[in-house]
Amino acid sequence: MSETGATAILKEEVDIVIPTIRNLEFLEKWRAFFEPYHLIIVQDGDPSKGIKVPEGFDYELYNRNDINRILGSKSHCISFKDSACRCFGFLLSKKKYIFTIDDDCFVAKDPSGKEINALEQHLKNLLTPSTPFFFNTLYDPFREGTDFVRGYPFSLREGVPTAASHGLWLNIPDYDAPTQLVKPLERNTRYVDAVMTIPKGTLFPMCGMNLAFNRELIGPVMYFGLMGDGQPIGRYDDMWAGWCMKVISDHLGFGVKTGLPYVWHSKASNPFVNLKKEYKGIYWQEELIPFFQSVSLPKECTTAQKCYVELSKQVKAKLGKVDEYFNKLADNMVTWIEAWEELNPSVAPKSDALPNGSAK
Ligand SMILES: O=c1ccn([C@@H]2O[C@H](COP(=O)(O)OP(=O)(O)O[C@H]3O[C@@H](CO)[C@H](O)[C@H]3O)[C@@H](O)[C@H]2O)c(=O)[nH]1
Ligand SMILES: [Mn+2]
Repeated sequence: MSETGATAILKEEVDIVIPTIRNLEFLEKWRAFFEPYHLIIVQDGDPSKGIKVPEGFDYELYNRNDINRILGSKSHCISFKDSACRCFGFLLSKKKYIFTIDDDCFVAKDPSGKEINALEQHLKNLLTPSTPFFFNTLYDPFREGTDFVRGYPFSLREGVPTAASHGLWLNIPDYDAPTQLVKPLERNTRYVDAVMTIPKGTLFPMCGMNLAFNRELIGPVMYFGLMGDGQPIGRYDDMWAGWCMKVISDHLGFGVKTGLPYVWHSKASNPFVNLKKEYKGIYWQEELIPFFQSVSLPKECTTAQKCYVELSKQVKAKLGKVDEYFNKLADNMVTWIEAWEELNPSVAPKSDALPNGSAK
């Protein structure tokens, strides 16, 4: 129980992964909710720049030198100068659940003025089943004060395991650059008290700034791709991961939820810089979406790793002609799985507790 009385559910089973190229002062605002949990901080950009972690947090901090040291010849699969670097924290974690949050996301308040414990809501979403096969019009039937509605098949009411919980943002919405340019002053003030399962066979634009997932179910597919420095595209890290994750979750019979919790997203990144990063993604995605909609995985693909390697083959075969980049991305998807299996052998020995702050 933290000072404010917030209960820290599953605190031994959760890692909070934070990518940062700025600073970690935002943690002060989250102290009541995050202090009992372990943080994995992925410092992007210049590794010689010191990053100060506020006192009292239990954390590991990794910079580019650590990524190169730990992954060696595989380190090229982790992006540099893009929030995609966060997936290095997913790779290193040994916990069942991951919550990843950006350093410009703060505690939001619900309409009653109560501070929202985003991590607690994500864990509730992940601990309760999803309903991808039949839409419940009263939203998530497993939440307090609601249920399955009349006409909902009883044979489907058990639901399926929830692989991911996609939270939303008040204040600065996650708009693409063209929308940001057209609507520079638009702020999201609409708090919608709903959690819903994204139906099977439906893709969605996954934003990485307020996201949680079950690492044991789909950790191996949460690769945020090749973005940022040296790459022709940026700000499509979470989108790529979300499309891969959704088609594989559909195949494996897992669910994905979106809606609560909200965070308060405080910084609007520069739309002109964003346009430069995104523009290839904006037209490539008109080919990527039909590709993901047509993905079919063989029944032999019974694990996230097998699905992901099979998907990388289909990326190479079908998207390589869109641009050479996708051949490189497909190869790095395989490198990521090799790194995953190297760092997460099937029976991972319990690692001894590390002194606070040291990289492994
Ligand atoms: O080169 C970089 C840039 C940023 N980071 C860290 O990543 C997150 C997100 O950065 P930022 O808040 O500037 O990005 P947004 O435009 O608000 O959001 C984008 O980031 C992704 C969502 O997380 C998605 O692509 C867009 O929604 C912060 O923690 C930065 O410190 C970085 O590590 N390296
Ligand atoms: Mn941001």
